Amino acid sequence: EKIRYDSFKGCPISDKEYKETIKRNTTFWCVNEIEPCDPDEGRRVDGSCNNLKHPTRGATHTPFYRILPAEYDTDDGKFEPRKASDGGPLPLARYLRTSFLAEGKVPDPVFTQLLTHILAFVVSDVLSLQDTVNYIVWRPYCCLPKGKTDPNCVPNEVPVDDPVHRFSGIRCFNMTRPESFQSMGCIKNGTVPERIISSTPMMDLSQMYGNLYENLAKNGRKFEKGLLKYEVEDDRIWPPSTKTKVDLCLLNQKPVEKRCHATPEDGSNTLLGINLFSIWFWRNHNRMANALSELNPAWDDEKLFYTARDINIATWTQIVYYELLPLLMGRDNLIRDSVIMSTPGFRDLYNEEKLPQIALEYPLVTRWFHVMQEGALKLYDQDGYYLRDFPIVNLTLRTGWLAVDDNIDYITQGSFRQACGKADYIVDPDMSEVGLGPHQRANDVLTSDLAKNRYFGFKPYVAYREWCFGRSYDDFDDLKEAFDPERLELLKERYKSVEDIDLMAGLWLEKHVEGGYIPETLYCIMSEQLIRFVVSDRHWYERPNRPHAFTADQLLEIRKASVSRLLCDVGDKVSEIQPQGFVRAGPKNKICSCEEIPKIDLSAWKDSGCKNHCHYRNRK
Ligand code: HEM
Repeated sequence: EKIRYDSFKGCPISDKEYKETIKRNTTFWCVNEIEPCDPDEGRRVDGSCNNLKHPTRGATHTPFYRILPAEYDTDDGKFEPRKASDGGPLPLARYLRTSFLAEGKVPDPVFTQLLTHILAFVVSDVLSLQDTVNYIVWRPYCCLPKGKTDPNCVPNEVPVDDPVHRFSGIRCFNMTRPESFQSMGCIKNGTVPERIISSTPMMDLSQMYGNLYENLAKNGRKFEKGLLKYEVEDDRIWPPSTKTKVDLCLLNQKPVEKRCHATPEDGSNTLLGINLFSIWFWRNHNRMANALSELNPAWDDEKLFYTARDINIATWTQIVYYELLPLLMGRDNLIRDSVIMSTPGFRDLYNEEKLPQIALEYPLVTRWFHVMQEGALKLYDQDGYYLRDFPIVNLTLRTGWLAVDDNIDYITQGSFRQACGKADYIVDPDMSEVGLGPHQRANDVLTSDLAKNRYFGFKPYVAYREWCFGRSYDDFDDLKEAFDPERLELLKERYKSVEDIDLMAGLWLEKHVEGGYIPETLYCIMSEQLIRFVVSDRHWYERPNRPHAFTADQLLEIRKASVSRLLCDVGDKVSEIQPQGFVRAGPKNKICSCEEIPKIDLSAWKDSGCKNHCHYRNRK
């Protein structure tokens, strides 16, 4: 018998309350229906029962927490962006973006494009699409007269002397307010907006396995030998595809480009980086299910499926925590702050008092990586010869392009041969003037980043810096430690007081953390979340005493995971790659045969004791 919970409060509701949500048509967003928890069960697909005391925390629609309390302008009873300290409005978001970030293309000397691809996939594990779909599909009209009458419309004004649009006549970029428990009808208006999304707030590959059992059963599981459904086209393995006339791949150039993934979540069809990693981890699941089934012929579909998923999630988390983040944030910094360990054995930091939740600040600050996004996707052949460029912004919601003309082969080769954009004060013009390609006439992703910062009601940059570094910043001079003199000068020119500086603007101009490549306050807010993932997740892969925990030998195998190995195993036509796939090839990181890249040995999963009782405890 399922139990129904209020998704916001996390407590059970009565039949009467449930019926009211049906009447209001708000059940999907406002109610979680879950089976009672079983403490010995593995990680649930819907994220429920991760915390046994609060069964729906960790499930879809878990509310966010805030690192610092909200700060809005509530003068007229609404929750609008805070005012500047002199009582006037803050400078326009587009004006600040064009002032602080120049446009251009500077290749990063260190990192490859795989780095930005995987970062987009990392955040897609804990986010959902509706806030973007809202303004490109449901409310494309915010800059038109109709937009003035829709309170969800909050478009961005483009100044008349804008460096680009003084010539075009475009005076407005479309944007909508973030969806909230209030806008979905779960809680009353008139309270601080509480952001709502539909992914599980944990590192669990929910962007590919989905957030609901129904969707996984319909579009994911083959219910045979632990496999995910798949299709073979031109000798390549793909996730299943849509069979309907209308789908989310709005930019597929039909009839040539047909493929659109019908995976448990639609997110796999969005940004190119998310799409690629969804395909790779999809294939990786089946690669492991096949190997496990050979090793353990007695295992049933259920045991094979959930073991392959568990290894896939662990491989994923290992690559992010021990390969990607140390490069970006500094390995010693992360060890010092207990985000990672210096030894390969188990670790158990689980604390059931910490709920599996995302800090509202986390998805906002990680938008900073938009400055590292290179607009030109460079295609290479298998021998490393450069072929041509393609604008990456034209590939959002366009899975079909990957499946024609061997494009996926050339993109895969390019992903580890091409540099990403440099982490500097320069943004690729495709990101800052085009954004989602033909989905919109013109837009600036970074202007939206700053504007959304305000609609989430974040306190000023200095409040976060104070939280991170334990000292106060009362005037611009106090900020000398955080900014180079010319950046500080820019801030002084654009903001009247240090209290006015927006969090996002501070990140754009701030000095980078010692030993790493990202701004200091971004490091601080990201590590808060990264530790939260470890501490609040009962099923964290490094724990020795979680249900179905790895043995010590199995964990040592997981430690061998790397992005280069992933590409060797499941990338299209990858037979050579540099050992560190996120780092550009060079004398210390030479392209070599895949044979030389360490492999996970799945024989550690050979189960000698399993003859009849081979069941894995998880729901079907
Ligand atoms: C081709 C590359 C990319 C494009 C075209 C793109 C575009 C966008 C757009 C249009 C939004 C929605 C803005 C809004 O809320 O109004 C967004 C949000 C976001 N992007 Fe990107 N992006 C790209 C790459 C990346 C990368 C590499 C990262 C790395 C972390 C990233 C992280 C994020 C995050 C965290 C959000 C916030 C999503 C949310 O809170 O719902 N993006 N991006």
